[in-house]
Formats: sequence, C-alpha cells, structure tokens
Amino acid sequence: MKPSQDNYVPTHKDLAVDFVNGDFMSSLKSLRSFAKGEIIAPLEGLTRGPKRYTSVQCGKGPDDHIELNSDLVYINHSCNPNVAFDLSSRDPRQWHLRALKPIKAGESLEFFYPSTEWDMDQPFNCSCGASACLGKIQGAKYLSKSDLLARNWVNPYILQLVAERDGETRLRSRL
Ligand SMILES: C[S@@+](CC[C@H](N)C(=O)[O-])C[C@H]1O[C@@H](n2cnc3c(N)ncnc32)[C@H](O)[C@@H]1O
Repeated sequence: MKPSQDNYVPTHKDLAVDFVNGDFMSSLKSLRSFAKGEIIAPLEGLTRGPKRYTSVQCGKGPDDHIELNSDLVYINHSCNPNVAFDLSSRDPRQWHLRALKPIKAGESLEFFYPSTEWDMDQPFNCSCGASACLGKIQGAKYLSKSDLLARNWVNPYILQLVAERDGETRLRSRL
C-alpha cells in the first residue's frame, strides 16, 4: 500500500511526501533536522507480503518481506544514503529508521536499497548523483562485500547471504 496524493494525510509528524508527477518520481522529505544516529521513526503497522518494489526485506527467507504501509515507502535509494532501515533485532518492535548522518529540514531521506534487499523485484538505473554511484541497483546479490560495507549500514541477514555466496564461490573455484 502506497499513500496517494488524494486527501493526503502524513503518517509521520516530522516527515512529508513530496509528490511529483511521473512514475516513481516522488520522495520523502524531512520537516526538521535529525542528528546522526537519531531514530527517525520506529517501524509500526507492518504487514508481511510478497516481494514487491514497495516491500522491505527483513530476513533471509523467501517470505521475509514486509510492507511499510506508510509514507516511509516513499524513501528513495541513494548510493550515499542519509538513513537506514535497521531490521537487525530479533524483536520486530525494535525495527526502526535511523539517521546515518546529520539531516537538515527539507532534505530528502534516502537509504541504500541493497542494505535490506538481496535480489530486488524492480531493478533500476540509479539517478542519485553520488560520486560513488553504483549505476544499476538490483540488490546486494550483485555487489561485492566492500561495495556494501562502504555504505555505513547493511543488515546482518544481507551480510550472512553475502558470506554464503562468497563461500560458495571459493569452494567452486577449488573444484
Ligand atoms: C518504493 S519506490 C520509492 C518511491 C518512488 N520514488 C515513488 O515515487 O513511488 C521505489 C522506486 O523508486 C524509484 N527509485 C528510488 N530511488 C531511485 C534512484 N536513486 N534512482 C532512480 N529511481 C529510483 C525506482 O523506480 C524504485 O523501484
């Protein structure tokens, strides 16, 4: 579920969707400043569902995908992100959105999609404009461990999948 522009009511006090005409052109902006490390929002009202362009992966399993059911779904990807979805706790009540750097009022919130997603439903050519932009964004499966670790936050289940992938590669090369 993606909140629409019709009769829009923000789901989070300090955040607002910047609706732009055109497919996937909208974004989520901060209405106040946040300090580095500050929790911007707990993740509440989540539902399980299939992998979609709106879902967020929350574990290693095929069914480990949640829908945010809020304005947070409008957070775009950046290769130089300013926020992270931290789904590292075993307790979903601890899952949250956190600032990775100081954020000013009016700034767009952007997270590094491969920090949650292994193999994305809807890959795209990134337009984040960062100097270290990775180009095509399709999920962590397609990136090196060093490219992932350079983005300040990667969820532990993604790092486990990377370790399994890289272990298999080493084993195969020995055969
Ligand atoms: C969950 S939506 C994010 C909100 C989206 N901008 C919208 O208006 O609905 C994810 C989609 O937004 C687009 N998107 C997000 N970040 C992007 C980026 N850095 N470059 C290009 N497209 C991006 C892609 O089409 C992606 O599949």
